[in-house]
Amino acid sequence: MEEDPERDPEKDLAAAGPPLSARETWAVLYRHFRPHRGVVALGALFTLIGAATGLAQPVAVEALVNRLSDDESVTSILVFLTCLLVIGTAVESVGSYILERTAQSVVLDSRRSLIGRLLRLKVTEIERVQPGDLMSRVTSDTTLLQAVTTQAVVSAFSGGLTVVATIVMMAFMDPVLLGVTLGVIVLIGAATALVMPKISKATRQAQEAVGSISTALERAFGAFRTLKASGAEEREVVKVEEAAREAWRHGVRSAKWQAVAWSSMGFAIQVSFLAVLGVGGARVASEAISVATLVAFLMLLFYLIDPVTRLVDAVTQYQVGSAAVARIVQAERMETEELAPSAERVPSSRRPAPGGTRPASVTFEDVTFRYRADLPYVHHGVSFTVPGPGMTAFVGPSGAGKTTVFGLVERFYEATGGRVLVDGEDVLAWPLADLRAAIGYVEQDAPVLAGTLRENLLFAAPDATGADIRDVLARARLDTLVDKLPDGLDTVVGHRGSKLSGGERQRVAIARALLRRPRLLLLDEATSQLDAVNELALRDVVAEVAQQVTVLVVAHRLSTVTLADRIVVMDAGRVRAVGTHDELVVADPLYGELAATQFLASS
Ligand SMILES: Nc1ncnc2c1ncn2[C@@H]1O[C@H](COP(=O)(O)OP(=O)(O)OP(=O)(O)O)[C@@H](O)[C@H]1O
Repeated sequence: MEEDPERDPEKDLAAAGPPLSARETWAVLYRHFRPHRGVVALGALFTLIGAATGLAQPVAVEALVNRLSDDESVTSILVFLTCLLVIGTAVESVGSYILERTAQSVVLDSRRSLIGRLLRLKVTEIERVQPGDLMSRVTSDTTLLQAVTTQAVVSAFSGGLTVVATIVMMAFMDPVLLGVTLGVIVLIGAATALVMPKISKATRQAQEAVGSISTALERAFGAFRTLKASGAEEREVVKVEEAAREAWRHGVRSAKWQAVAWSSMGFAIQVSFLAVLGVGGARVASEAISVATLVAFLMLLFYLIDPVTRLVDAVTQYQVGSAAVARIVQAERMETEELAPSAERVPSSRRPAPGGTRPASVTFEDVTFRYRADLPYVHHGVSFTVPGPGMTAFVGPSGAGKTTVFGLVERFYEATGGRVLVDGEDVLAWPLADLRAAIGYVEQDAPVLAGTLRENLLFAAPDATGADIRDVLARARLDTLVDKLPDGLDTVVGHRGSKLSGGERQRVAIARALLRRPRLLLLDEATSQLDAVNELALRDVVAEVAQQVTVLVVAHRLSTVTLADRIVVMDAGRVRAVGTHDELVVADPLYGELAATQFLASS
């Protein structure tokens, strides 16, 4: 859990950890395959039975032709052939269905495990990567696992088995010709093996480019109105297209190397055909072997084409799969948070808040903090104590470190030095789920999620009752708005709540935080101006809540600070002064200036 201060968080995901060794890649692929090995074996068996019925058909046809020429009845053979055909097709399609279904299950398993980890990532981890690229690992890279963990295993197994059986038969016929055959195949096979890593590399680069497409699109959709207002459509289209072209380039390169691998193995068989013909001819001439042996040997060589093709297919699939595995493992290696399982199982709104319903206290003891080892300190020994209930406002110039206080209380980040205490206990000692269950957090830009108003309210307390919802709606002065809407609580609010006004979004965020029944409310006031009615409504809501709950507000408005029981003035990562508005206006010049300029300007 301890963060290594010397770690370089700038490193991007592609450089996270050493690249996978061939053994690790095997191990990961086997981990995905293992739970399904029984079903894959069944699928393989069905496929083999299907193929065997196919082989029986020529025998039946031969018998049919014989009977025809002898003027005998062919009805029974026709019925037998039809049955063979139907059974063969049915068994083969069931086998192929089982394998495809298992392939889908492999994708589902790897997606589930990735999704489970990604949504539990530490905030610091998500800040150093591109979410779009992470999304493409869940959606696109996982699909590349399907062939390698199912069809390729069957191909490798059945192909390998047939090759071994054919080679044994060849050894019995003529070891010299076998030596010639293997010599040619091994030579060309070794050359082919050299191109295999190129398939893996090109596939990985293609997948990285697919990640870049997602990243570029996510960036554009995340600020869609700004994109339009800035007239940046064309420029962004060019960027996304460039990523798409990059994916195409690498995809084509992978296809090229796959074609080389395939054709060179076909070439190897053809060359060994000629070599066997030459050497075999000489051996027939010297009477070392009979013509019949040479013909039979050439036929076996011909039969080798199919299993060798299957083996090459399995190896190329392995290269594609290993590229995907490398990217999936990178995402799996990112650090996640440990949420206590006991707390997770109990619905948050029904879970007794740790410490009951009494308001929480917050203490900072000489806290130092920097976001990354290569960045300057943001907190240089911050100390203050906030007993509950009541409202404490944090004020100070932009960048003073006010929002960072909230990040440390929520334990999105861990203090570099000193201690952050909630209820007298170090936040590092709190079970994380319990700590967060005790806190309601309203971010500065009041994020509202796509979906309905009801979904947004229930986001932090999924088991809240209708009465609970009505109560917080009234407290957040949202009840009249909801009554006006034709769909009421089921009104869809748009992407990031774009169909609501800024003030409504803030009140929805407050209502959501209150529904969680927090003992500590962290409210990062929006810097944007609100109209007088909205501002008063918000002020009253917060004042009411502060009667029972500890409320910490990063304040940008005079109306908020005048209401606060205590004001903490921060400047450049330090606490300058603590007091009430009236005290500080007289005692602290910075506060006096803020009150006269920033706050008054916003009031
Ligand atoms: N996630 C982050 N990674 C790196 N630096 C950050 C991060 N968040 C904030 N900072 C930096 O830390 C400093 C303090 O930021 P913070 O958000 O705490 O300031 P603030 O006092 O709340 O400012 P404002 O009133 O403008 O919201 C700023 O210089 C900011 O650039």
